Amino acid sequence: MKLLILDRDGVINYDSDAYIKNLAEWIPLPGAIEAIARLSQAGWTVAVATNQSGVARGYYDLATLEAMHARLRELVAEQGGELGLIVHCIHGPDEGCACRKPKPGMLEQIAAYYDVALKGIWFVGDSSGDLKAAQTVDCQPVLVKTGKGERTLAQGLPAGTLIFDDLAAVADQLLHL
Ligand SMILES: O=P(O)(O)OC[C@@H](O)[C@H]1O[C@@H](OP(=O)(O)O)[C@@H](O)[C@@H](O)[C@@H]1O
Ligand SMILES: [Mg+2]
Ligand SMILES: [Zn+2]
Repeated sequence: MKLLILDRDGVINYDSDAYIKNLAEWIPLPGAIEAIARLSQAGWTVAVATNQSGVARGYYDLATLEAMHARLRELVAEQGGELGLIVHCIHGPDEGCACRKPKPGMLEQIAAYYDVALKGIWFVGDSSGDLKAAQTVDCQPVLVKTGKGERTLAQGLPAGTLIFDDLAAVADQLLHL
């Protein structure tokens, strides 16, 4: 199975240090929706693993988060694609959950859902927590320079991390364009 796992904020949509708190603030990055649709049409399953501590912090509620994800699915469908499983962690950093990146719990949830091994599966993120989560479960860490990617790059990366300008470039590579 061709499975690709994506972080959300800073990879699919613009991120903000003030969190993405409502549907109006959820704005796809250039080429990101098309990249997901292109991959989907080529037989890839594209899943999402996203930290959403803004819910625990009271910045937005689960219904708002789900509205963002409904919009994401709608936009991908409009481009002729289909988005796979979206897994989110709505906990705060001090709750000690198993799903908040850099813990790999969401990646493991996705692997269990699709009944696949994680080894070598590309996980595309913009933050060090994304790359650490990937490394922990032997996924291929992939950094994009959108969102917090340039900051993350400046901090140093796990060995073997692949680097791309954006999600469109990741799709081009996987589709050998
Ligand atoms: O990149 P993903 O995982 O899709 O989502 C990240 C968001 O949940 C937010 O995560 C926060 O980190 P803390 O959760 O406060 O440590 C901050 O980095 C925010 O800028 C960011 O919008
Ligand atoms: Mg991110
Ligand atoms: Zn969690």
